[in-house]
Amino acid sequence: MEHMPPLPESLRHFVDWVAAYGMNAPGMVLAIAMRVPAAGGIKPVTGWVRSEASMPAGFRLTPARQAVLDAVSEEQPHTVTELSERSGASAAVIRGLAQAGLLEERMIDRPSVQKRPDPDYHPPILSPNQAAVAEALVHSVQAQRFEVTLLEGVTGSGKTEVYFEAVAACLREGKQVLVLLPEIVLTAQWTSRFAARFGVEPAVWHSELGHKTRRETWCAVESGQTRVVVGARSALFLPFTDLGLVVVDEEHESTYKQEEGVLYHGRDMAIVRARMARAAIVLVSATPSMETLANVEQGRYRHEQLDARHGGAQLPEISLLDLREHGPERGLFLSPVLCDAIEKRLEAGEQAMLFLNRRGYAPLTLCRACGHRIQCPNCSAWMVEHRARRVFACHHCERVEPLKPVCPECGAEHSLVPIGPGIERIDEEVRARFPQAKLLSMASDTLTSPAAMAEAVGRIANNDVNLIIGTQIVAKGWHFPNLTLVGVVDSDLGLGGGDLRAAERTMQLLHQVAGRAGRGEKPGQVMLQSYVSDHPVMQALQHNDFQAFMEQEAAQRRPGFWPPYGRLAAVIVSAPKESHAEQLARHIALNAPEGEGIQVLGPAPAPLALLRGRYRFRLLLRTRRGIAVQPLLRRWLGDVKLSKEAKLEIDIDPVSFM
Ligand SMILES: Nc1ncnc2c1ncn2[C@@H]1O[C@H](COP(=O)(O)OP(=O)(O)OP(=O)(O)O)[C@@H](O)[C@H]1O
Ligand SMILES: [Zn+2]
Repeated sequence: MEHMPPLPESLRHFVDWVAAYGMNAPGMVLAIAMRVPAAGGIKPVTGWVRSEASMPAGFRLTPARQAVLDAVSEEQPHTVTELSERSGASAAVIRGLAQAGLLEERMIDRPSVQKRPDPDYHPPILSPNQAAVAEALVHSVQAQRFEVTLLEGVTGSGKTEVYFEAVAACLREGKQVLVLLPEIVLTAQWTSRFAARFGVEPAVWHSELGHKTRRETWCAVESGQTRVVVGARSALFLPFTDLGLVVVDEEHESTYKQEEGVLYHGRDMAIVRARMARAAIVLVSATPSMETLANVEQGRYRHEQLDARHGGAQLPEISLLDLREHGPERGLFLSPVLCDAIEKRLEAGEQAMLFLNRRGYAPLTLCRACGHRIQCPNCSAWMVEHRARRVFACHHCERVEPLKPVCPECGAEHSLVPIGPGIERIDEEVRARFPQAKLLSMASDTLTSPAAMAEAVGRIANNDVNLIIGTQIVAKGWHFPNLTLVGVVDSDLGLGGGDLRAAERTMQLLHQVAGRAGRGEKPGQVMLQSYVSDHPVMQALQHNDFQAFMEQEAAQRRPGFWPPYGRLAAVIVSAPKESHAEQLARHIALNAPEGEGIQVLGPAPAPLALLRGRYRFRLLLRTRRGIAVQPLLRRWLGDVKLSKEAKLEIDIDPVSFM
């Protein structure tokens, strides 16, 4: 049988906690932590050393046994095969010695996995503000206890550089570091920055890794050999034994929430993980979440701030382009004002970027003859035309259909027209308008691997491209010194649908994308195309007044006990038949918990009323902050009888309200 090491106790506690908090099945959470050892077995990485036990009474020291004891080391573990080669004894003899307690099993360090990062390899010269903040973080690490710090700093202020000092401090303490990033495609740029600072690459952890790498990394973390891991949220389930620091970069990102299978919020669970390990944790953002700001306000988190861009770079100038006044020509999406600005940048040898958070060519296809809209039969969503791939695709399930020559409803020819733009359509417009530009399109469905992303980033850094078109992937922490203009094609896109955090999220995303402009010596400019330029989000962006905006948001959420001033749990009921789902939801609502500070909203059809062939109804439990929702939910839903087809999902602290 293959040997499998027990999970470290701290990891087992963490698994239990994630299961209990999120009301997830414990087995499913455990499966995340066990996926690697269970799948591959890890026999090759354990070996044997001489134990401290003395010879048991009556144990006969045969020459073969003696040979093994001579061959075995007290420190460096050897596998059975190796020992057998060195001593000439059989595997049975070696096992006999192990059974007698004379050999002890140990993990074998794999020097190939990771050389140790050197905290003194190439430290930066910090500005006084950076140095003061770095020192505070270093103290927090040296205190060797649980403490949360929000590291807030404008885009390009050197937050990464500064938290690297906390990483260095943790390395000097001889402890392990975990850094979480919101998207795996960001790891390539991050690891090379890390290597420049610490002399070696860190270990990387995400779902795209090959099996062998996963296994080696898992073992190297468990044995303590690996000091620094950078990865996606699932890295929280690695078997760290001596964690001293956790960093959550871009802590406000909603991608930290896992929305399928085991539901958990990577940032929140990182805090739990750090608390269990008595480790310091740093949450990093230019636009912190309302949740984190509330914790700062209540004195639970420390707050450190970097208030200027590094090296004298200025924050970009942000202007609103009101499309009611400066609208594009019919059938186009870029205002002439924006086009002129792009032209100037290209002529000056600088780079410009267009941002539109929508994949594909057009989000809706309409028949001009009968008004039919091409819709997904499994979801309440339109099919999105992807012209390059020549398909309609549903962005909510896997369904793809070939493009249609005639309207599927009325049979009219040449009557289907695309409505609205996706980035492929902007790409087309830009090609026609700027035929001389060196274009690069970046979307999460075309750049899927960190390697592909690294290649694209390299082309931008080398100035092989001068006009970049991208979805939210381009908004992230990139540093392109020659990029001086950012144009947002549709700033209003995220405000529709109106969920709790629509305004907050739009603000964060647009601030982040704006922050890509003017990071080098040349000043940057940002143009936001909008039909609602007087909206508070647009005003806050234009005046760079994030704080006032968040205070306003807080004032709106506080009285109704909306998060973070109250708590939410969503209950989603679904079934293949609409009437079944609805009946069940109504039945559940009858027994809804009541009491001071407790309220249940719904049931109502979900905004995505049909998803993957299932009809969905939502209920929302809202409570005051001090009330634990899990016991309420357990009492409420514990004995609901579900038919085979019906499903009930619980989403604690929901991020998506779809
Ligand atoms: N003290 C320093 N010495 C040298 N270079 C620095 C220093 N501080 C920052 N930089 C450089 O300035 C650039 C911006 O820094 P960094 O990426 O750390 O900022 P950030 O605050 O994380 O930005 P964002 O929030 O936009 O991702 C990087 O190229 C970084 O190497
Ligand atoms: Zn679908």
